[in-house]
Amino acid sequence: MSDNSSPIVIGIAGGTGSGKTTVANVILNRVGKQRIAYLPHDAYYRDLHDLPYEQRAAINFDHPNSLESELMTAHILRLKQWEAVDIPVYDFSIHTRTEKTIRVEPRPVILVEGILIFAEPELRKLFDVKIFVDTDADIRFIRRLERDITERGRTTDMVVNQYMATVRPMHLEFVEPSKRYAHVIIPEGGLNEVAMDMIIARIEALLQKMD
Ligand SMILES: Nc1ncnc2c1ncn2[C@@H]1O[C@H](COP(=O)(O)OP(=O)(O)O)[C@@H](O)[C@H]1O
Ligand SMILES: Nc1ccn([C@@H]2O[C@H](COP(=O)(O)O)[C@@H](O)[C@H]2O)c(=O)n1
Repeated sequence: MSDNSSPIVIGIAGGTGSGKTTVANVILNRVGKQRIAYLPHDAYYRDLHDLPYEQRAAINFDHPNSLESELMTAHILRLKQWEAVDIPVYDFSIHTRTEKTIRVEPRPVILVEGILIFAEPELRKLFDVKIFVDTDADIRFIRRLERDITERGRTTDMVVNQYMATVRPMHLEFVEPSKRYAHVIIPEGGLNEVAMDMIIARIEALLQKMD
């Protein structure tokens, strides 16, 4: 838990395509980007540039071990000490990190997003507010199919095969059970105005306690 002088840490989890980024964007816009340090867990997929493309493509990216969560944990702890961090930049089309990093400055709110952030005990214990975006699997799959083809350089076959081989089983094993750790479960994600109003009010109240 944060004390009155350290930033508030908010986690947004939920399955692939559930609407996590949409919820994060509502918070960023309504609370104000200038008050938020934003960390997507996706940025912390392990650097696999030493492996050939075919081997990288075969990795189970829905297992907790595919992410360098220990680096994210270290970054959150530094942001809580009001220190800036340089986060990796990941390229989904080639399944590895780029050589670039992005500087994230410390802010009163640290906003963390990812499918597995509540499945990792070391990460989970850092959150003051835990939000789980709950969306039916069929809707999530359709969204993912569209997104992976338009934004992540995938074919329909690649998306379907990956979904059946790893995305779905890992969702059932790790993501769905992590819902039990959430303070709030939001159906409809960022378009659920009632839930978003309540979350924003909570964040504003926590920020006022810091002033
Ligand atoms: N409540 C919603 N209703 C309809 N479409 C939505 C909703 N929430 C998100 N989307 C759309 O679904 C897609 C995936 O949403 P996104 O927030 O990127 O999910 P995630 O970050 O969980 O993978 C995006 O195209 C987004 O615009
Ligand atoms: N090289 C990679 C790395 C990750 N993925 C998939 O990303 C999904 C998580 O991101 P969301 O934005 O959908 O939450 C996860 O389900 C991984 O399968 C990938 O396809 N390739």
